[in-house]
Amino acid sequence: MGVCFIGRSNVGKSSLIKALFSLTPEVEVRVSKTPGHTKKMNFFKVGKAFTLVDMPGYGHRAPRDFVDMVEPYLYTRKNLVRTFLLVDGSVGLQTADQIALEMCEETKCPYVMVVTKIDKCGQGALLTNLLKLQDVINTQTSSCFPQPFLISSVNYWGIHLLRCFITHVTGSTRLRETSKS
Ligand SMILES: Nc1nc2c(ncn2[C@@H]2O[C@H](COP(=O)(O)OP(=O)(O)OP(=O)(O)O)[C@@H](O)[C@H]2O)c(=O)[nH]1
Ligand SMILES: [Mg+2]
Repeated sequence: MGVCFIGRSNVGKSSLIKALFSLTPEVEVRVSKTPGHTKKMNFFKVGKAFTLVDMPGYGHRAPRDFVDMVEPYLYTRKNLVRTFLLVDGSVGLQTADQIALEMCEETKCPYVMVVTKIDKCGQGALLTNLLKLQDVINTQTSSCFPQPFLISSVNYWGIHLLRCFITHVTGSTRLRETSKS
C-alpha cells in the first residue's frame, strides 16, 4: 500500500518527503533548486507496511513524460491509498493544478490538498489563496479531503500532523489493546 505526492515542478514534493523522514535521516531524499529535478518516480519504503512515492513535477520545465508516467500510475495502482496534491501557498491553484485535480477526480482515488512553503508567503496572499482553494474543494471535488494541510518543510510546520494523517490512512498505527481489568 502506498501514498504518492504530485504537484507542479519545484512546489516542494521531495522536500516534504524529506521532512516527513526527518526522524530517519538515513533515508536519502534528493531536493534541488532547479525545477524538474525529480525525473523518475522514487519509491521510499516505510517498514513493510507502506511506500511513499515521489513523482516528477508537472508544468514549467517538468519532464515531458509526467503524463506518460504519472497518469497511468494513478489509474492502475490498486493499493494507492492517498494522493497528495501539493500547491505553493504563495501562488495558489494554477491551471496545471486544476488539470491534476481533475485527473484525481477521474481516478476516484481519495486525494488531499497540501499547501506548501507557508514560511515564505505573505499572510494576505496565503489567506486569499486558501479561500480560493477551499471554494474549489467545496464546489468542484468529490473525492478530495475537505480540508487542506498547510506545511513548511523548512521549519516543519504541519509536518507532524501530516505524518499522523498518513499513518492513520495507511492503517499503520498499532493501537495498544486497552487493559480490560
Ligand atoms: N522556503 C521554503 N522553501 C522550500 C520548501 N519546500 C521546498 N522548498 C524549496 O523549493 C525548491 C524545490 O524543492 P523540491 O522539494 O526539490 O521540489 P519538487 O516539487 O520535488 O520539484 P521537482 O522534483 O522539480 O518536481 C528547493 O529549493 C527547496 O529548498 C518550504 O517549505 N519552504
Ligand atoms: Mg522532486
